[in-house]
Amino acid sequence: MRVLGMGLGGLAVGAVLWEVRAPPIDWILLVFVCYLWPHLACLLSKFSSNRHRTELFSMVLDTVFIGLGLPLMRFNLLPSALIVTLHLMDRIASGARGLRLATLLALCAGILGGGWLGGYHWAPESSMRVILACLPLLIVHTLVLSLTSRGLIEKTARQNEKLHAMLRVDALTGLYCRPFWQEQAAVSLRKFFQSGTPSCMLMLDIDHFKQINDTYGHDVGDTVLRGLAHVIRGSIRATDCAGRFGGDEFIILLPDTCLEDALVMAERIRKRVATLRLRKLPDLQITCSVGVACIEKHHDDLGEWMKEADTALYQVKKAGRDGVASAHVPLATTDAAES
Ligand SMILES: Nc1nc2c(ncn2[C@@H]2O[C@H](COP(=O)(O)OP(=O)(O)OP(=O)(O)O)[C@@H](O)[C@H]2O)c(=O)[nH]1
Repeated sequence: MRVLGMGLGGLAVGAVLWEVRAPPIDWILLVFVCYLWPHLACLLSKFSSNRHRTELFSMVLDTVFIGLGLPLMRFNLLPSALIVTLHLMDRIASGARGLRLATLLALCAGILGGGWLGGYHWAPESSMRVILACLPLLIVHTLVLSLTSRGLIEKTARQNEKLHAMLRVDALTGLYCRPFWQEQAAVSLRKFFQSGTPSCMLMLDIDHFKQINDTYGHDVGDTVLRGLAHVIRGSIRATDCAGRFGGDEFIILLPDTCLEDALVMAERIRKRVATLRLRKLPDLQITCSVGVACIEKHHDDLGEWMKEADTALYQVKKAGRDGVASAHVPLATTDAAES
């Protein structure tokens, strides 16, 4: 941006210097500031041990050079106003902190230096030649700034999306986290009270998970959690929403599903979990308990609905685990119940 801005600015300044028949020293200054300094600043920054400080120094020097050019151009109105405005825009956009006062002081120092070099003359009128020489800077700078802003906006949007996805998903299992799951469940609850559409939830807990952790270590425990999430993902429909509520507790929302179908789904998951085997520990038997609850009119809120699923889960745990139950169908079709 410095190479481009200074380079195009040089055209505008050069047009004024040509018209005022500036002495050679002014032209030498113009070539140094507009066509050598930007590359020098790049090199300084590249080989600096503290790039941030070097860049701040170069930014202040940029401003001094701009101030220097104003008296040399006899304060020609269009290029002076354009160059100072675009320079300040760049400063603001760079977001560099603590540069406001330094920029002001550097600009004043530059104007004093320019006056000392060539004296102060006042000739603000801009000829057509000067106006034309200002156009490339005006057009290119504005377009480049717009493109840069668009790039930044797109990058921020992508990062926000990633952040939202990360906040929604449990890092270990890839299932949804509690807040997102609760949002989806609240939608199902509203639908039930608006149109009577039934929905169910399955609350699922691994049996004796603490023992698995204590016996084989947390890494094996994590593998079991991932395995269970895999089974759940492979068992539910695209419209269902499976989440991990922390620890070894999973919860699955089944929208537009009646209790009968939910019990079948719960039983299918329970059976698949029972066949889950870890490659390193093929003898490790993993089982889970599932509590099922359908939304009912007496559920005032999500908490009430979840409480019912939790109570059903507790029943299964109390009855010996590895089973499925709901408030209306205690210990339905489990192997334990069948035997
Ligand atoms: N490996 C692993 N363990 C976890 C994680 N989060 C919680 N735990 C452990 O999960 C265990 C939860 O055990 P509980 O649900 O309280 O009890 P349980 O042994 O499953 O017993 P029941 O549920 O009654 O069958 C605790 O030992 C926690 O330390 C995790 O992210 N990874």
